[in-house]
Amino acid sequence: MTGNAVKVKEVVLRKLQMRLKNPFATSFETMQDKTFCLLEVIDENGNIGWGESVASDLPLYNEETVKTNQHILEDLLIPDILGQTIGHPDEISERFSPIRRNNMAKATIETAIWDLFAKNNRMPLSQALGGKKKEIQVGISIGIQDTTKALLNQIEGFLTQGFRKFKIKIKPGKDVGVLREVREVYPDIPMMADANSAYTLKDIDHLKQLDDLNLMMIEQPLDHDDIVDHAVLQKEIRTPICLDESIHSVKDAMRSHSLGSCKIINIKIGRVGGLTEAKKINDYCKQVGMPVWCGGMQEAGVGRAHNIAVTTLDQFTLPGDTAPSSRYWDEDIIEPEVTMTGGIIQVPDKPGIGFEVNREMLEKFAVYEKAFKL
Ligand SMILES: O=C(O)CCC(=O)C1=CC=C[C@@H](O)[C@@H]1C(=O)O
Ligand SMILES: [Mg+2]
Repeated sequence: MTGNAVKVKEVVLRKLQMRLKNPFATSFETMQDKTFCLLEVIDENGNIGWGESVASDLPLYNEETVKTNQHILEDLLIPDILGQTIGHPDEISERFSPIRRNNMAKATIETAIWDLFAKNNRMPLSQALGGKKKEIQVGISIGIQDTTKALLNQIEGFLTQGFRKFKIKIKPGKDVGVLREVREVYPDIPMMADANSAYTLKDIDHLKQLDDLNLMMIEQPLDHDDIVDHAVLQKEIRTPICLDESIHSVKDAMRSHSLGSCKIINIKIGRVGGLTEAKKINDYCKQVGMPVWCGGMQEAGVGRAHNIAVTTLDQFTLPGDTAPSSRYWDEDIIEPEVTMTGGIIQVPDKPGIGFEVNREMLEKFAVYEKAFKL
């Protein structure tokens, strides 16, 4: 849609530090404290758009960090949009394209501009994006546990809360055996595994054993930057491969589809550089009949709100990782917090992201703040 243009008058970059309720373990790290960039973009009408970066302290998921975000935002992207009139948020990704990658930094501004644009045009962000859903289905991502009993306890609790998909983190030594035990106890739950690149093609025979476990998919079993070996693996296993780390753009989605590297794509707004690119991947995957879903990055409320909005697009047919705020936070930075009933989150109908940022929480969690004015 077209609509009222956005003229950027002021930008405030904050870094927030928040403690997760419980440590979250994957094949590559255990996270307890999260530092991230939060961007406030103010336009000439006094409207405010919010964007949250999903980059973390160390470049373990991808190459970006909080510090590289700060550099790219402060030295390149903020000066580039300050004072500019932006006709439509779709212009932003084009505008930033000379800068290679740094997708999470780019998405921080891009998502804030989308929020601002939707607010300026008095419509929910989901609607501005073209999303139609009024509610979304929600899954849960469960980190690697010390024991299978602990994992089973977690699943039991999350099952009671109504989650619609159970994503279980795996790594060598904590994979087929653990998932088999879970399947014995829960023969029917919608279950998938996420390996975060912990395997190689040498593990084909081992990974083939997953085919007996009726998994919805295995996420990113091989290298973070690979789509060739994944195509080899997908020919050998029946379990659908879902790509996460390897997909940075709609072009990556096209190449992966034509090579047969995956049957499903996990879209993370930050990883693909923003909502415009996420929409393009949605549209392409719809054309070729490939299901997509929204992955999580342990977001605070602003990122969570953007995830809810993107999930309303029509090819997001599988439940995502967007759990309620209480999954990770004792106190979130938005009001109201994201809540869920029976595995369903209601899509807000207020303008923009549909949640207010709680300034008291910003004070509490901010470890850095810098304003950029005209
Ligand atoms: O936000 C959530 O609940 C999902 C968390 C999650 O599974 C991930 C977050 C960040 C990096 C990875 O560990 C992982 C993923 O790869 O999807
Ligand atoms: Mg993943």
